[in-house]
Amino acid sequence: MAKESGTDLILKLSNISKSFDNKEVLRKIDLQVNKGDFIAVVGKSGCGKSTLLRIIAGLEAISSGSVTVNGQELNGRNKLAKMMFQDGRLLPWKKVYDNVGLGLKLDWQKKQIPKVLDQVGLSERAQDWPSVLSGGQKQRVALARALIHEPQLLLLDEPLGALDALTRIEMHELIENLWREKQLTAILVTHDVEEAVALANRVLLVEAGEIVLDLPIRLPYPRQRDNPLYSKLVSQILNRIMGEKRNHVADLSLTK
Ligand SMILES: Nc1ncnc2c1ncn2[C@@H]1O[C@H](COP(=O)(O)OP(=O)(O)OP(=O)(O)O)[C@@H](O)[C@H]1O
Repeated sequence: MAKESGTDLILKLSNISKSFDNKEVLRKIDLQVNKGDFIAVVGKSGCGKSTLLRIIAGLEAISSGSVTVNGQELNGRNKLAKMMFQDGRLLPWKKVYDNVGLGLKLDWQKKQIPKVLDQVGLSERAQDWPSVLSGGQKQRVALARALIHEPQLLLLDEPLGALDALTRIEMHELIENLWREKQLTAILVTHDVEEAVALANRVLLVEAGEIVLDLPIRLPYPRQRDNPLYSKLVSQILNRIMGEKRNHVADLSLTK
């Protein structure tokens, strides 16, 4: 788990703003991410969550401010990061094995494909086409495709948004286990506050382009959904999103 000192800092956003066509969609964002953090970013549709993630991935330029990765100014793609999207982005004309191996040039990397498929529970499906997989299996392939590159930073843009509730819970367990085993740092954008509290050690709430809450979740892993604190955190974050007046972060820090 991340320490709270600056020594484990992997990512730092300092006073960043982003505008599209003169419309400011992110403003004055300061964020420090430590190695081992699992951060969930929640907020209403259009508040700027995905733009923030794309900036961290180096896929979107900032209008002002600075982004540093391990102390170095980010310039272009973030080489520590791999991103996983809601639609999985599998190539339908390539089998599972080849989707995972997409873009790999080196033999030792290709040799890791069976191991990574095993880690996501898809050893038996290596020679299947994406079209015969369930939604959850497709997202496991997408996860394997990110993990094969051994990223330090896993960026998850609403990756489970299209899955049914039970499959989502299975995927939460998988992602949490992999995060722990591989000592990843993860940033998850989600509409689902339950998912945020199930996985994250910090939940950020974005409102109209600003981080208005950075809430530590100090519940032990694996998270127990029947823990009263769990439900209380979920409903309080939801209330905050829906506009209930809560003026101080400390109001929500139930697990301190
Ligand atoms: N490439 C772009 N060009 C112009 N405007 C953009 C672009 N990308 C995002 N925006 C705008 O920036 C704002 C934030 O978009 P963003 O996708 O980051 O929000 P979000 O919180 O992820 O939304 P959702 O939850 O619906 O995915 C929106 O008003 C959106 O229309």
